[in-house]
Amino acid sequence: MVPPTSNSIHRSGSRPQLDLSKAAIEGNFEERDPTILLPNQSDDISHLALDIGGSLIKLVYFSRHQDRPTNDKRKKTVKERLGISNGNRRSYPILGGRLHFVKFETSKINECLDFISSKQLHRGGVDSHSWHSDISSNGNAVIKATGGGAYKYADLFKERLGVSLDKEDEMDCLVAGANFLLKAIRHEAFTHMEGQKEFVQIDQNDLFPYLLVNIGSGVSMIKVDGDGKFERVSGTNVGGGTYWGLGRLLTKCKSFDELLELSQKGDNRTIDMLVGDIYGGMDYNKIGLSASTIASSFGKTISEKKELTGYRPEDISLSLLRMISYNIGQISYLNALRFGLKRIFFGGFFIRGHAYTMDTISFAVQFWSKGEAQAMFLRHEGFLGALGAFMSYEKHGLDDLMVHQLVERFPMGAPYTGGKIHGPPLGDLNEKISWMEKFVQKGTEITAPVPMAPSGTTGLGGFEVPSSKGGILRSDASALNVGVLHLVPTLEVFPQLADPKMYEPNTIDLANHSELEYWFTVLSEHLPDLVDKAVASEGGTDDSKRRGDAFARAFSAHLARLMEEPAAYGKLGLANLLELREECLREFQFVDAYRSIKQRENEASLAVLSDLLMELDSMTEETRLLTLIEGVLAANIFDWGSRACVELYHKGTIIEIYRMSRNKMQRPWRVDDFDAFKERMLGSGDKKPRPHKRALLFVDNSGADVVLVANSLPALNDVTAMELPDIVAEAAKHCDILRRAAEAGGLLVDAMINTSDGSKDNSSSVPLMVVENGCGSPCIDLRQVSSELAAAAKDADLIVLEGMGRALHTNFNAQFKCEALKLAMVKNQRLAEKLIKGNIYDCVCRYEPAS
Ligand SMILES: CC(C)(COP(=O)(O)O)[C@@H](O)C(=O)NCCC(=O)O
Ligand SMILES: [Mn+2]
Repeated sequence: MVPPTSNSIHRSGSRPQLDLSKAAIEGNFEERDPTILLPNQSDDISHLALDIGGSLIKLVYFSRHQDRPTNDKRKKTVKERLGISNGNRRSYPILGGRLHFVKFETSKINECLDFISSKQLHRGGVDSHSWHSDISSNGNAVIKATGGGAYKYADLFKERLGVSLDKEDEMDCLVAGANFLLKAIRHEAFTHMEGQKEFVQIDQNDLFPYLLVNIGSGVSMIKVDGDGKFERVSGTNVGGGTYWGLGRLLTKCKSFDELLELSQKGDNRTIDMLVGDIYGGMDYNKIGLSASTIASSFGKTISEKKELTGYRPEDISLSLLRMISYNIGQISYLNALRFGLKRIFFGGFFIRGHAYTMDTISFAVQFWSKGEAQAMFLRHEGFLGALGAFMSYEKHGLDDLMVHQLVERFPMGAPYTGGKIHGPPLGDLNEKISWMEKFVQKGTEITAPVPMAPSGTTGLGGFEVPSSKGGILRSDASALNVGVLHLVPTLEVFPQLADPKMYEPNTIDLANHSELEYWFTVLSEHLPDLVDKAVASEGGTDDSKRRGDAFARAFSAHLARLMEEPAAYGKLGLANLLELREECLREFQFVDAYRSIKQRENEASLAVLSDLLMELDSMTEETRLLTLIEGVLAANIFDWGSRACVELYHKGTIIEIYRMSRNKMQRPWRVDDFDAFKERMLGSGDKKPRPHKRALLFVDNSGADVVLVANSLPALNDVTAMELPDIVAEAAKHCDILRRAAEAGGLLVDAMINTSDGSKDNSSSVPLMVVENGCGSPCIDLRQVSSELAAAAKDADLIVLEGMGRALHTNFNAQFKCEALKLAMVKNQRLAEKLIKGNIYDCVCRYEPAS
């Protein structure tokens, strides 16, 4: 038998996925640790598509998870109870996996071929579940490819890898790639005005029609009406090639990036004729032109007697960039107007996340449309073609993936590499750690992030002098990182959200720089303590110390990157930072940093449970309800994520701290809807309330908190769904009501319970179940929860959110279709002031009837 490996949810990229089918024990069965053969286990089954352009090769490849068989009895019982059998679930052609985006310089095509070969990406088609690369008639594997290089390098691929390239039309691929991204990825599109990036949530059902403007050497303008439905309606021969060609002649630059970099130090007023030059420094108000508007690109040079050498190459580059971007923006707008299109998405190698380019295009669209049309850009813009080629494989089943089934993760290297591969792929954790050690030291000097978009770069009218801080481009010439897309077909939208489209999990938006700075400091200062706990949880071995160190470097690098460019990984809220921290821990294989702390706290709490239950039994209904809520709030003090709390723990045992916290409880709490909740639960006067049908309790920390919906993966000292059945079984020894409920819910299937009456009659009991929520973070984004929780939630009429992470950092403003109770103690002074105008350790008991 193979020991089951925790949960089946595939949210984390760091957990090994095992195919246990046909597993067999090799050698002696009596051995303590016999060797287990997993004949069907393959590391990653990969599928690959390419876009081979003139300067970059873009790769999109997919690695699939095998679904692991589960013999978890709890899960089976819960599934039966909730009616989730395979019958009412969609059958997924894919089982979940990861979509990776990487790029190489075309001039270094050999590195790309080595990468494909070492990862065996070209052999993806030989397994029995093949849905991607076919075997051609001559026996060669076939890989989908687009871009000119698919023709140019076809022989090289055949020679080096023995694969044939199946060429896909570039325009088809661009559109398919754009459609996939816009439908499947939240915050894929953003606007960029005057240095400010803002993500736009596109409604899947209201995407078409739109104008796709692809700026390569030339420019194509494509009206997109649906999947596979598009028409090239216009274009212009003045594009990226024009900028690069003219720029090279005029400045002697050796590369496109060098020319672009030069523009960042330029001042176009020395070259362009501005409205102010004509009107003696004044605006031309009557037709709405500010003095800084360009009246004529390069116009100033006609009236001056200077030769080319008399102008700074920096200024020439900027004028040229402005001229071409502005022209493209204007023609795009005219075409949008022609077909009544409101949205224009820009992509192609010319843009590469360059702030001034995007600002200029946006200004043109905004100016000419008087704000009616919007220019938008795409985070994955460089990968449209490769993604489209990938989408052209039949039967992969990715076409109808939904936003909530994709989770984007930014692995360790993301802060430095931005999707670009440096050197050979990393084979194992050890190489990863060495890379981290080496790269962080070198990386800061080689590819330290340079801010691309200091706010207000372009100023009013979009044509002021850029005031760039950074004179150099990032090494990958892109301010945006693309992560690894985790495909988790089992994730669903929480069905009790009143309006999923309006739902925003984060209460604190870190786009605000002072917020970001504050939380950056909190998380950085907490790091040494977290590393200590993580290392101790793995026995304090040398290996764990090395991993701990690499984790700290990786997480600090992410924080530093996000400080410079808060939008680098998409829209950033506090919940994303807290989750990133847990993901980083998992990446360095810290399975559960607070394991022993949780155990200790659970034991201490269970030891006093009998007394507490007796006390509760002796109370009136009303006092009991109040005591229960007080208990939940007071117990929220068990929080190893809060600096203030961790300091408290030096001063006493957890039970002492809990008692102190209980004794200090004084109503009214800072937010206190208890009376309304009491009336709902107990009624008033003779009016008996309608009993709830199902309550979902989103439990938080280990210790004395009550239980039900719990994390799938560990995060800080939060209890997980795996741990709960044992805790419930232990608690059930002290309480018949709990025991009967747990039995009815199938929770005690394996547990040895000392029952007082031995009765098996639980027909009258309300079942108590444990479901996992699908996350591994102290916060919860209810747009992406486990299918198990989604099924349980359909019949729920009360949800109780416990703790700061789930009830304050996220979901404080969330509206539900059913009743909601949000309970937390605020263990951070700044948050208390901001959110409830109170103080640290104040409590929140917010009751909201169904909306
Ligand atoms: C990580 C947490 C959200 C966990 O709180 P919980 O949900 O357990 O109540 C919280 O500890 C937190 O916001 N900590 C950082 C703030 C601080 O140290 O003050
Ligand atoms: Mn917690």
